[in-house]
Amino acid sequence: MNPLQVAVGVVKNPEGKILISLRHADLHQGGLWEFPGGKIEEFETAEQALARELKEEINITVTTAIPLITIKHQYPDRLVQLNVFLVEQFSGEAKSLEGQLFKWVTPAELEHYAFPAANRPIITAARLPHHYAILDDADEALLLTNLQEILNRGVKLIQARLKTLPPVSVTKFIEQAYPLCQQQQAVLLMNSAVECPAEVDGVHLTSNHLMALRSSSGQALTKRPKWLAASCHNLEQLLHAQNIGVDFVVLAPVLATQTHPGAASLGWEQFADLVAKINLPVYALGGMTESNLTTARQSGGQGIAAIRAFLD
Ligand SMILES: Nc1nc2c([nH]c(=O)n2[C@@H]2O[C@H](COP(=O)(O)OP(=O)(O)OP(=O)(O)O)[C@@H](O)[C@H]2O)c(=O)[nH]1
Ligand SMILES: [Mg+2]
Repeated sequence: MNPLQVAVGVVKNPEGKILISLRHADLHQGGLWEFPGGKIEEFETAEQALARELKEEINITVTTAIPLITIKHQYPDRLVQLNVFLVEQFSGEAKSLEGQLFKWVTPAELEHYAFPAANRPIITAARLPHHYAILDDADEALLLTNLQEILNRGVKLIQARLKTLPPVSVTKFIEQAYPLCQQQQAVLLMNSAVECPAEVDGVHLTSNHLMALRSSSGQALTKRPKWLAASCHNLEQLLHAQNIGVDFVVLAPVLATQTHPGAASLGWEQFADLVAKINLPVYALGGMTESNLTTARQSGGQGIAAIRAFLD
């Protein structure tokens, strides 16, 4: 059966707050909070439907809408495809035109509202930035300098991938690094291959560790970290990540990289095909520079992940 096609807007104002509205009790998934939007009519593109629905429902005129995430979800009574856009440029003042209650909330506050089941990955995508920096220990002496540089550039999501550092040095580094990240409201994840007793914001699973985990309630994952991410290279790993409740993934290698020059890369077409098959925010990794961000997002990705791009 073909899914019901829906256009949905994550409308963000200049203060970074997001508009949510309460679905009328008598509607499908009624009484829950939603992002404004509605069904795509015949002969309409998703962008046209989004512009029409936001005007009809909340009086907002869309200037620019960028794809955020696409969700396919089976409710007991219907299959929906939510084509979600991030709308940061718009005109007009939000007004309830259909009598529904609406609110502007911070991305972190989204957690406190009850949304339809399909919306979980939308909320994650709305909270996540478009850049994911991977801090590696190729040059141990530069670790703290590199972290400072990444933070100075405004990156808010960082993975410490300290695979060769001895455990005592990892602990010592994290004791310095984590407060710096917190000061800048940056989220710090630890690669699962790194032994580190220090508490950070979450874990980034290697693809091997990902595949070894059975489920988010399984024995292997007794205490779920605040953020759980994973590295994936193919559809099997992506689907497993989704099934065990990972928050977001990186998919690699999208382009040829300096570190693995001969390795086969996915290319943007395959990246887009794979992203379309899962309901998770996906960062493109492998040969990324800032100039690839637009393509990554147009291909359905959350953004770009890189080791070097934020240091050059
Ligand atoms: N607008 C919107 N719809 C969502 C969200 N999450 C979600 O599962 N849906 C589902 O998407 C479908 C279409 O949404 P809708 O009811 O807004 O459609 P519409 O504005 O065209 O409504 P209408 O039928 O009253 O004209 C519904 O089945 C709804 O449950 C969301 O965050 N926003
Ligand atoms: Mg609607």
